[in-house]
Amino acid sequence: MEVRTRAPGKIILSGEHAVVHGSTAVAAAIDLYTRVSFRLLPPSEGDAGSVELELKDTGLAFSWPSSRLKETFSFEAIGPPLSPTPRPCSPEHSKLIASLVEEQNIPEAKIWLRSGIHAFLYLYTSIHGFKPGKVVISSELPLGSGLGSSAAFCVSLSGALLALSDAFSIDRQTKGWLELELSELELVNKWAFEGEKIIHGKPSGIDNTVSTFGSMIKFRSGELTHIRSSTPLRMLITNTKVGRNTKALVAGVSERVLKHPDAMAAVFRAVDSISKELSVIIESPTSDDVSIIAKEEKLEELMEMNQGLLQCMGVSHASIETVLRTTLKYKLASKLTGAGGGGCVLTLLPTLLSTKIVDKVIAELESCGFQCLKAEVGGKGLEVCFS
Ligand SMILES: Nc1ncnc2c1ncn2[C@@H]1O[C@H](COP(=O)(O)OP(=O)(O)OP(=O)(O)O)[C@@H](O)[C@H]1O
Ligand SMILES: C[C@@](O)(CCO)CC(=O)[O-]
Ligand SMILES: [Mg+2]
Repeated sequence: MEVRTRAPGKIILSGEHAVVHGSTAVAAAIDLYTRVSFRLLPPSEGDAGSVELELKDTGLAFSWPSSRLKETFSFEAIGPPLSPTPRPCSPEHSKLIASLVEEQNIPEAKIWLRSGIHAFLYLYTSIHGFKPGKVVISSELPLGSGLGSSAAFCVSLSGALLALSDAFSIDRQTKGWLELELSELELVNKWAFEGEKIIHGKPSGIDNTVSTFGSMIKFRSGELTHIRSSTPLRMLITNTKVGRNTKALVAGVSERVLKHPDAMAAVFRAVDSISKELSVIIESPTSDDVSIIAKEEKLEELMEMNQGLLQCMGVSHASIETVLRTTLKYKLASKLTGAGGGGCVLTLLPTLLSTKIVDKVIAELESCGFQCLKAEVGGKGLEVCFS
């Protein structure tokens, strides 16, 4: 039996980084997905088989003989491999996984894949032990660009692994895409969070939560509230194509907190107020064009204020500033989304903005070498399909 899953990427409308330090943030799923297919392989005679991972986006494939995994994760070193409840990867376990990743000779230019492979091995061996199996992963998201590729990776992977485990009492004969029960989604989200810890270092959990549950959420200290926009929000996403790494950016903000605790606490408080106000405005009813324009103007102002505070945190970048300047020429407000340092920028496209202007902004941004994406905001979370 094979299971397929898909989990969405996300945009953060306000509150990235500050959310790691306890502030409120607002995020929404987007209709760009990471997809996983997974099947357990029958061991052949005289051979315990292997755990195989194919990463389609990079054209790379990896394989670990089950016997090698068994020998590496001795019970004495890390305890029993199968864990019914999500648990953090201990330093000993992490060291052993690092040695297995090291053996794979990842090309130097793709060394950033290491954390993803590490998270894969952790999730696989925790949920299925050394059982031979094959996992194939592909994504429509740009990787490492602020659209939550790491979370979509961990959610779609955890969902697929759990769907073929005893942890789910799901009817595997049902055809087509299924949405899971709340308790199953919660379990996937917990495992995905453990994976995110390996990739982000100190994640808030907002990215895996919005990828698991979908829609638009307000998130603070692990707690989510679903919110619904009274009017559709149109966002332009510009990928600066400047590579960056969320773990390093999150660590950089924490260093700034150590150096300037009072100033940074004030910045985080301001972000908290912005996110709370933003969520109220998003949900506020609109009756006509005048009220829609007023609502969008307030959202634009809050996005600009949040961007200013992200600059204070040291996570903007020259490429992001270029996008901000370019969109401002058309009186459009933008902010970075995700961890910053390059990656993606969000621009609110007001409801009454003409297609002609949108096309002009996109043309100008693309002439700078950036890539523009239009995505539906607030859609579905994790889905599962058996075949
Ligand atoms: N489809 C994929 N194939 C292989 N590795 C992936 C894939 N998606 C994510 N990853 C892993 O996640 C890492 C990128 O995660 P990172 O958190 O830095 O960026 P992001 O999640 O795209 O952005 P942000 O966290 O700001 O939203 C990659 O370096 C890789 O290890
Ligand atoms: C930068 C950050 O706030 C969001 C990354 O999408 C990190 C996190 O919350 O885990
Ligand atoms: Mg990430």
